[in-house]
Amino acid sequence: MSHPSAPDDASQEASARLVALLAERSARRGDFTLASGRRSTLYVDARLTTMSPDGLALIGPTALAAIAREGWSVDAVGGLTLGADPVSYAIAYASALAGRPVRAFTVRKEAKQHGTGRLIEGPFRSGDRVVVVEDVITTGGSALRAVEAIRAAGGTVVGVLAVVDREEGGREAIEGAGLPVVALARAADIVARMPA
Ligand SMILES: O=P(O)(O)OC[C@H]1O[C@H](OP(=O)(O)OP(=O)(O)O)[C@H](O)[C@@H]1O
Ligand SMILES: O=C(O)c1cc(=O)[nH]c(=O)[nH]1
Repeated sequence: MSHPSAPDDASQEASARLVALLAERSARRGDFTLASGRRSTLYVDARLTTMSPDGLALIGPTALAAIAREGWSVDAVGGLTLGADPVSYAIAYASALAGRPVRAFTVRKEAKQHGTGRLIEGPFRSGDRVVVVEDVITTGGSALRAVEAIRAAGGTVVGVLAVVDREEGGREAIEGAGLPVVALARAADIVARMPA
């Protein structure tokens, strides 16, 4: 197994900018029901960051650098729609600019009922080495659902990359399933930067 290298100054600066964007745009206090059915007073609407121009421009290269630091050799990235999608596409775009292309794909929540009938959309290929992408990990259930779909379609999952780890057991669940996890930001750091 490869050992991750330490982030350099540029990566640390990119991470700090990402945390600041997420704190400013995405983090909310209130009463929320989460995908798992859990309740929370914190919600990180990562889409408000991941779908914004500066968010996309920051997340693509930052995630690509994190994948390289982990030593993951990867053909394609993708995860469960919809939160994963802008993150996966930003990584693919950044990879093209960096001259080491990584394809992106989307795992649907249900297979399409017409047309191709696909569960996985985009240029995923059986035999691909894949990093599963998430915008937010809470229980890890959505990431593991994507893992299952990718394996069933002949992919090999090498790890999971999330923009935000809420640090509520999701990392442990995914690692317990035998997969390493890397997160670009932790909920605690985002909360610490939330405007008063
Ligand atoms: O780790 P988990 O407990 O699975 O929770 C995290 C998931 O919850 C959200 O998806 P959600 O299904 O709410 O919505 P989306 O369709 O907007 O991605 C988020 O995008 C993650 O995929
Ligand atoms: O667990 C979730 O559903 C969840 C939590 C969160 O902070 N943000 C989000 O988009 N989903």
